[in-house]
Amino acid sequence: MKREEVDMCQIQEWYPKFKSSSFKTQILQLPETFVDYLIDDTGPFVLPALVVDEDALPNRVRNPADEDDFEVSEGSEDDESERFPPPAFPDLEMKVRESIESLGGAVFPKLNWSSPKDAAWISPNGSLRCTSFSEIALLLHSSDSLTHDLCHAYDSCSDKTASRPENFFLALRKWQAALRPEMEFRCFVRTRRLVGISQREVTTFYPVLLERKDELRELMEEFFDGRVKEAFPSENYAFDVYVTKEGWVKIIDFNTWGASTLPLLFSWEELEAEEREAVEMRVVDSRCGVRPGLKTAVPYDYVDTAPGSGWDQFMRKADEELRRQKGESAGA
Ligand SMILES: Nc1ncnc2c1ncn2[C@@H]1O[C@H](COP(=O)(O)OP(=O)(O)OP(=O)(O)O)[C@@H](O)[C@H]1O
Repeated sequence: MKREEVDMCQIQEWYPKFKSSSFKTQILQLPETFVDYLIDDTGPFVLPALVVDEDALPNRVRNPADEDDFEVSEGSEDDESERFPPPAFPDLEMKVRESIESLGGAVFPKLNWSSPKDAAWISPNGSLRCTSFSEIALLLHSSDSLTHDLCHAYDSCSDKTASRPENFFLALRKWQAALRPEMEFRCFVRTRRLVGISQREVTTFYPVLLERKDELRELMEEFFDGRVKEAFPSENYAFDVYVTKEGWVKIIDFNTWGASTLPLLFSWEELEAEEREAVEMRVVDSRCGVRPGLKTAVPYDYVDTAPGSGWDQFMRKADEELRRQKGESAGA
């Protein structure tokens, strides 16, 4: 895969083109100091100090040194915060607050490619719904999924020259309270042709999908032909969509072909197989057909057992070790 193909899947790249067919989003460039804060895992975790005055005009910034809240009393539990004073990002904090407000008060945060989905458990509401800068900082800082964006985005590129993009962005997406998981799909595009569509949430059987399969496939094919095919610059990629009650198709995300993208109810071999006549749509078609754990952000290594996968390599090593131990005890 070329770096260019990975870059095209960054939200700050695709969103401006697909704005009218996606969830309303504001994109903020992150200062490098905040990127360093996200990457840094030395010392205890500290939330950023909030410096934007709650009650003041939007551009009033509080000086932490003037505030009682920031005073450190001697010999108290604040010893830690004396050694690790909370960082402050006043400009970013202010922009985040303004964006949240303009998006209706609640947002879904993500970086260039990924959301902190593995960290949802840490937030008070158990989801990625954020209403403040602190909640966003907590989720971003706690997420392992984001390590991919921050340090490994180009690992599968044949022309990798850097481990990270030049700039990182924070995308704040208007929170969608009523998304129905059965109406999310992943569409696979090979040489600019839509070759497969899979139910996104593969841990559940939804009878409605069996009933509406043909109608939904047609909706997504039409959307791809009219809206995506010519507009998205890659040849091979996957994109996730949501079908609304009214039958509108909304883009959630673009993903690379292969690498860290899950093929869900397909395998990459199947998707890469010879030319298909029609777009194949797969849904879980019975209670017995559900796939375990894919939605719970289990690393792909846990579910991919194909030859050469991490699991396969682990099993080989375990097997070798068992044989070695047996050999040793037989020889003893
Ligand atoms: N604006 C939103 N409001 C509420 N939920 C959302 C919103 N955007 C996305 N989601 C939910 O979060 C899930 C993950 O979103 P998204 O694909 O943007 O993140 P990601 O980290 O790139 O995930 P993946 O790697 O699995 O594609 C979506 O499938 C959807 O269920």
